[in-house]
Amino acid sequence: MTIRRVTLPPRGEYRFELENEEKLSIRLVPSTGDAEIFGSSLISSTSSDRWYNFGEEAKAAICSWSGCELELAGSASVEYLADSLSPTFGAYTNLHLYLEQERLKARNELRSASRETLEDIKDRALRAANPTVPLEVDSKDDTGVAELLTGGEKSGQAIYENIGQGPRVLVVGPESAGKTSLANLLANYALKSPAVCEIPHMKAQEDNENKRDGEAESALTGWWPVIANLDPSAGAPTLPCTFSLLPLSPSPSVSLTTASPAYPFGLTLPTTGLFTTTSLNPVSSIPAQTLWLGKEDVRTNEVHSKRVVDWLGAALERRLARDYRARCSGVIVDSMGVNSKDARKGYSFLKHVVRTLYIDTIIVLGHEKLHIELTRLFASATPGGEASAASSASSSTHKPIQVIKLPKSGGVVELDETYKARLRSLQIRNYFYGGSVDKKSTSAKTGADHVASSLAPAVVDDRMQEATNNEGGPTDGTPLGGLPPLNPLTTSIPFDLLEIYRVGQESMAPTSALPIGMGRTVTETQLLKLDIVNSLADQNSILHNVLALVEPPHGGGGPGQPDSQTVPPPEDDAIIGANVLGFLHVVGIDTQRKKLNILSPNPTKRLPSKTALLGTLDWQDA
Ligand SMILES: Nc1ncnc2c1ncn2[C@@H]1O[C@H](COP(=O)(O)OP(=O)(O)OP(=O)(O)O)[C@@H](O)[C@H]1O
Repeated sequence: MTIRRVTLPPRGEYRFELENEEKLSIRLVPSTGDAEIFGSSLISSTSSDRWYNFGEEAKAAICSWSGCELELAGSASVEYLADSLSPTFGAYTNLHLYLEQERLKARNELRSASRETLEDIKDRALRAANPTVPLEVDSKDDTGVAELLTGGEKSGQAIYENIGQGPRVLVVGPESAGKTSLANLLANYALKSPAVCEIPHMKAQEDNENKRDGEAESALTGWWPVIANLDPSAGAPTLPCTFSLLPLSPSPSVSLTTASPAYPFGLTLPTTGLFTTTSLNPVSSIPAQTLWLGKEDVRTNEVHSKRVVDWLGAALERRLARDYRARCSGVIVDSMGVNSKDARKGYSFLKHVVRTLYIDTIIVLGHEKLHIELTRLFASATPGGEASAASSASSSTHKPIQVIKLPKSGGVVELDETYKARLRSLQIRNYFYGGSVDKKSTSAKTGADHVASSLAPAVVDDRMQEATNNEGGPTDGTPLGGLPPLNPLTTSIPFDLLEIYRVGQESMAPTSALPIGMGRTVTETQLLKLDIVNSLADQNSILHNVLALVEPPHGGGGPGQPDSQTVPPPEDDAIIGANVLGFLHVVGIDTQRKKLNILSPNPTKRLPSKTALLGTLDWQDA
């Protein structure tokens, strides 16, 4: 294999775009300078040949602050050196420095707060941890459409306290503006910060409560930010059609690497299909929170999307009340590309996100008009809006929300619909099959084959750990990102084992067609239970679809009982806000034997839940 050399000048950027089947391996030549990919440093060592492998139509850029020599093996149909200064070296780094200051302020605030105050915040958060009544949403959204009207507190606001909160950044912009890449860069820069983020008087207790695998005993440098993904389109972490929280930790000094677009924030636990408690990647050793949206566009059923944001917000507040390092490190929110439909609705969804997640900094990427409109919209608003003023234990005051305009990088690639369809399919395939350099050689085992299989899940975990630590040589057959093939299983389950729900009715009349005073409130967030046993239409609607198995409210029905057999029965709203425990693919339907043929990524004897949600994520294993 021929190896080429590229010289990156100081503050230079080497960009590449891979097409289908193309593979590229990159190595930083030792002692020639520094290099990073979306903020994640390339490691070079004279003792080991450390190559970074890219494929699966990855598009990315390697930057160098001081200049460096790169060695490249493989081909890229598009590759070039940027001829103008990348915003990474100016605006994006300045933003990081601003966030760094905010994190230091938050950390110092936590350090000077009394233990009692912090305990009080945590106690109240834990008391509000399991809301049994549907959470309150505004009676009217900004378009005048009535939303869910129920009693009770909006959970995020009940838990939120201003003390020691690090920056909460929302990245917005049109499609293909580089939002995910910027979120990645900000997270990687936070992870490799030289700051120590311990809160000494809470440390002993934290260590007991938040024991993380592989965490060293001594004080670590680096922040512990949380990435919140609110972009359910192709390329979303976990799978498309989801919202998620990815809590990151800097130990032991690793970063989010992006070998494939299937893993936009590196290899994190849920993207692998291995739902175990063991750590797969030290960056995200804490299980993520994933909520099922069931659609790739938040606008399809905005009332439902907002509701899922509420649940995500509540989960975020609970985590940040418990985890002080994450609390002062802040949150980076990646969002869906805005378009003219959002402008017509007065950015109703964005407003909801800003208020629910207590966003204090909005970054507008490459869109002047959006910047002006959002500045106007959030002029003098404070995080959480008026409700934050009521937050009782808070001693500090809120700053107004900052709306900051940043340039789009010239390297960002416009991704078309066919690319996105391939990416969606790749993500689903990788979820079930794991990473594999040779897709054709991997196929699911049947239940019978599996008895003979020697690769138990624990072994897969060890291989994963080993592989993520070492990328191997140039295109040497090492799976991208180090994710080994999983051990998927095709099996059959009775028609009535799962309770499968769909959110909202299939065809909803426009609000204008409804009688005056009647909103679509009930139908848009109502769950409809499918009748797989009797309805051919319902059977067809799940065929080739991916189902999300969610944590059953009230613990589920237990062995032999449906999950809805609890006292009290689960509310629709609690199922909508339940954490996803895993995904299944409905491969076929056997009407004679009344069985569903399902594909799961793991040879588990029992499904993690019998409560399933259906969306629009369909796939056929070609
Ligand atoms: N400087 C760069 N050089 C080369 N490729 C880049 C650069 N910045 C981003 N890209 C690539 O451009 C593509 C689009 O970027 P990204 O996903 O960050 O945009 P986005 O705004 O999040 O898109 P979407 O609206 O679809 O979510 C990605 O494949 C990304 O890896």
